[in-house]
Amino acid sequence: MSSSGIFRAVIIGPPGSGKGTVSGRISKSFGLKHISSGDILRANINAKTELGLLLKSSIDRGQLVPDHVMSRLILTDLRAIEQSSWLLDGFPRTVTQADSLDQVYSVDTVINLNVPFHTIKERLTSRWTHLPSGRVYNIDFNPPKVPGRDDVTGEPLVQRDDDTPDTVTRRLKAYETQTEPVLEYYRSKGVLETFSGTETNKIWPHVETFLHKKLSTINKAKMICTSLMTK
Ligand SMILES: Nc1nc2c(ncn2[C@@H]2O[C@H](COP(=O)(O)OP(=O)(O)O)[C@@H](O)[C@H]2O)c(=O)[nH]1
Ligand SMILES: Nc1ncnc2c1ncn2[C@@H]1O[C@H](COP(=O)(O)OP(=O)(O)O)[C@@H](O)[C@H]1O
Repeated sequence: MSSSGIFRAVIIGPPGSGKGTVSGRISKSFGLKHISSGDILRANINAKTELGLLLKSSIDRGQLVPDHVMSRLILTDLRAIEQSSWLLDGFPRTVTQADSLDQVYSVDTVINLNVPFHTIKERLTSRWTHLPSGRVYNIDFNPPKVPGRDDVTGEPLVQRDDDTPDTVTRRLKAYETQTEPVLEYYRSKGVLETFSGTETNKIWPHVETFLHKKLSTINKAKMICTSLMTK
């Protein structure tokens, strides 16, 4: 944990485990800046940037974007918010990405959402997304106030091209082979906190309590540092 009081967290879990949903609650309750790798990629696809056009077909097939592309994209964004506390969602997804992050920043906490695969499959086919903000809805769990429209802007919601049953199966496989080793990476550093369950509303209070404790420790450290420096 840094003496500057900056808090750096990662949220990790299989596709559909609720990372976006929980990240929204964390940034609202604790003010961490939310950086979502998937939102950044979809913004590029939507804006038809060179990168977006290049990556769309492999993302739609459920394949991971190459490590060097992803690391450069995220580390550039992090440099722009160096003085803020942040929460990374969807990155790192491989041990190579975790290593490239570790070379620049040390992560204080990794929140691991451990949700069974059979729970996830049902969720993703009924996920609706507001692309500009990354806000997510679900027909059963958190439907929008007006069907097909974002609650905040009233803009249209879309279903992601990679949320089809076949692609979800491929993404879960990619998670098992490429991302699960990242859990071990952070466990061995002593920063992994696992939250297990099948419902976000039951998992969330545990995440909230954990972060309250963690952040109050950081704030105390910051106060001690400040008072030492002013002596
Ligand atoms: N039924 C149900 N759906 C949920 C729950 N938590 C999140 N969702 C929905 O499941 C989908 C995947 O959640 P999301 O936060 O996007 O997961 P991510 O892929 O890990 O970022 C979205 O449509 C959410 O609205 C839950 O506890 N129950
Ligand atoms: N860190 C990453 N490394 C490689 N590919 C990524 C990364 N983050 C996102 N992607 C690509 O974007 C897709 C969507 O990611 P994301 O929005 O995080 O969705 P989910 O958590 O639902 O799988 C992934 O399936 C993958 O193709």
